[in-house]
Amino acid sequence: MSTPSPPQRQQEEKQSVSLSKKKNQKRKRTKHDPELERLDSLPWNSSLPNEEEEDDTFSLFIGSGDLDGGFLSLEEIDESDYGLDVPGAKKKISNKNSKLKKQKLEEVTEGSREDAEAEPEPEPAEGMAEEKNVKAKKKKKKSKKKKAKAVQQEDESATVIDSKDDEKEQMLYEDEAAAYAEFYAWNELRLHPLLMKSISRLGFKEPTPIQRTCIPAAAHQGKDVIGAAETGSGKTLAFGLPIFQRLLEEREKAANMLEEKGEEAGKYAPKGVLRALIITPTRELTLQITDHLKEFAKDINVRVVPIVGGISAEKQERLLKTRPEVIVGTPGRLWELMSGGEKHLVELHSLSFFVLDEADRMVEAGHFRELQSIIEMLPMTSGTTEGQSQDTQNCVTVSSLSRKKRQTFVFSATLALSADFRKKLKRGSLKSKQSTDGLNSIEILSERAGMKPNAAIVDLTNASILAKNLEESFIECREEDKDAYLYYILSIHGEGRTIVFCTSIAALRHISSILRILGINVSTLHAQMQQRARLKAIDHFRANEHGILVATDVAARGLDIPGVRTVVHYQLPHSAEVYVHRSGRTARASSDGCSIALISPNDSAKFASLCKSFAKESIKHFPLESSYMPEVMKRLSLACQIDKISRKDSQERANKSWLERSAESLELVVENYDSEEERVKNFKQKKASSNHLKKLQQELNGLLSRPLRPKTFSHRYPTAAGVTHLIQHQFEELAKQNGDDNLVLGENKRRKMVVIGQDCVEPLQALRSAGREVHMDVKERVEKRRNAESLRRKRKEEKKRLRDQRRKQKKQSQGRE
Ligand SMILES: Nc1ncnc2c1ncn2[C@@H]1O[C@H](COP(=O)(O)OP(=O)(O)OP(=O)(O)O)[C@@H](O)[C@H]1O
Repeated sequence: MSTPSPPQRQQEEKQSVSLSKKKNQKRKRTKHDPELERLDSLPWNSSLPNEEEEDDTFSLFIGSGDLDGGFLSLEEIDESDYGLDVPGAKKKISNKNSKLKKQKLEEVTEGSREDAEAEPEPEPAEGMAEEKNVKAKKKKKKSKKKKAKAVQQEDESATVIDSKDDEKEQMLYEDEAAAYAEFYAWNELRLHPLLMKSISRLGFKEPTPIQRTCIPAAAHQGKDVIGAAETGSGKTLAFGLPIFQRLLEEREKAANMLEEKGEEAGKYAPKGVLRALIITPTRELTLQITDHLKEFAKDINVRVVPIVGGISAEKQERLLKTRPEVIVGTPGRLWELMSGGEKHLVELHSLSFFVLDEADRMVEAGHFRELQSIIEMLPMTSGTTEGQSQDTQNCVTVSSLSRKKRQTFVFSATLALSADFRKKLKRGSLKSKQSTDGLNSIEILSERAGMKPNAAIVDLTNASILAKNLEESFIECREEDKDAYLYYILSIHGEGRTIVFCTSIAALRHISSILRILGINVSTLHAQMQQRARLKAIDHFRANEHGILVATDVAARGLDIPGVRTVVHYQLPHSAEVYVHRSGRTARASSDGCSIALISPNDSAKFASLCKSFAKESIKHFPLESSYMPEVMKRLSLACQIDKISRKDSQERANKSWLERSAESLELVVENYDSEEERVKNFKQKKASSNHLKKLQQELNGLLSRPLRPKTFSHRYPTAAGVTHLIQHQFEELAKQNGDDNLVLGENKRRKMVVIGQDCVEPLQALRSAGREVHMDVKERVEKRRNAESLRRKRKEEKKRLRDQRRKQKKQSQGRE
């Protein structure tokens, strides 16, 4: 073995130190810089010089042929380039490093040992000079030995420290590896490491079935996709991840090509161009999808922006000025801006993704025309693109043949509800009959949007379309008793978040007013509300663990709020699709939930046919404890009376103020022509009404100050067992109202302490433990209803006949007289 010379050794030592320094730096960077420095330096370049037309013409890089089939496999991506903690790779690096270190250490120690061994033995001394020489030599030898010893000690301690470091590192990597192993299920989807990083940050252990099926087709085969899967099954990421994957891959290829050419990364980089346009039917859904995608975009430096009505024009302008790559929007506002020539939105030649979420809703009246207009603005995807233009930023001419096709994604939970479309989904063919109604219009729109015939069709809905973990149930009651049953559900089973759906805004106002009088704090959401109020209502609902949202069908689709345990259909929706989407606000992702439909005799046939559309033969009766109903009815009757009086008062006040306001604007004086007597009468009436209102309120407050209890229940045994959240809240309110003194037991006050023994189980639990299945025979129900109607008609006719007969007889007798 050759002995390294001292300078060589120093160099090696330096190398070893710099190696460990680098390692530390890298560790620091990984820890402190999640945005990944290197990625920041990568160019985002959509128009780079074409290899063939290098000099003057440029091809549009995005979606250009250069990147065609440019789906990088994971092998091509070096995770260490991103500073990513991909355990397998790190482990290798770490092993390599420790081996290298070990080898170096061995060399150094061996070298110093050899050095010491190679030292010549001192010759015998001759005279003083010789003695001096010997001394000097001895000194030299001693200091050499000392040095060697010090080096050896240093080396030894370095070895100890490094081996400790290695152990720690090893343990760290093993932990990381274990953590990553949790996300192993994503490996087959070959997603970009940066996307994997977001996935692990969000803790999504495995892809959902729709993601597992759609991502390979969309991201790796570049196919268009039509996707149908149950509500809450993760459809947003099923189209979102392929978009990000392609953007990242293209970015990477662009950087590599530039590197090969030795070009400056930012040389041809234009400002961002629009790459993906995602259209959804409601503002709330738009904002939610934006937030969801932004969570992923955080790590990859892609801008996602919402375009919805209700956002101020200035803010919208500001958002568009950032030239986002991904835009999520509602058709109305999008079209308004596009038809107004908004620059970023009309430069659609670079669009690589066109997505219709909740597609079946989008083709309904109200959206169809705007959507059609937007689609007409899209450039053709097949054939030549001659005459089409050119990137405004860098005068880039689109090379006619090299353009990569735009991908179209169409998603919904209820695409498969139409028998016609279901057949097509099953057949896997989309050849349409060219009609313009119903689901065929989705096909027409998709075709016009450039959907290719070889689109991947993914239908993961089961026969019932509804989410697997959803328990459905119903309560049969009279129309006028719906409020009472709703109050019963919310007060007896008021656990977890609940959404109450109505079809009309009038019904929504009625319910929310009654519930508020009954001391239940509800949020409301309907289409006539201002956007800010709508968002506030959702925030309020989201913030309260046991929140109640009363909403119209504007909240039926897409709203993703965790912890919604119950959906109540106060009124049945107009279609089976809406029923699915409403019910789908609960039992999302892997959680469960229940739906309760309040069914009046008038709803019965409709409900039966709904069940038929979901291939349901039986459905559970929601279990009710009838002993609570007398008290529920009493409270409700008081609340209804209070509501009636308050409405009348506020109506009068509104009318009066309107009259006064109008008179004031016309500079008129409103004279009161009422006589003194009338005025006194009015005054007395008002006073009586206000006294009555006060009395009702007092009575209701008295009832509300104690928890709801069954009629037969003894109130002799105070206990805290079974206290629901609502009761707890009532207690707290009561305590606040009466002050601490009330809690001190006194003869009077003890009567105010009430017995609580009601079920505090949430509706799903109650349903599972006691729900009775009822066979839903549609024919039988329709027949029943028909019979009842014909009986009523016959009775009416009989009555009319008798009346006519009597009238005739009367006339005859008058004539005779
Ligand atoms: N792989 C996953 N693992 C766990 N949770 C996920 C996964 N993918 C998505 N989610 C979560 O599941 C929830 C529902 O996702 P998403 O809103 O995309 O459902 P959806 O199918 O679009 O529902 P809807 O049809 O009602 O609009 C979201 O909160 C989302 O964060």
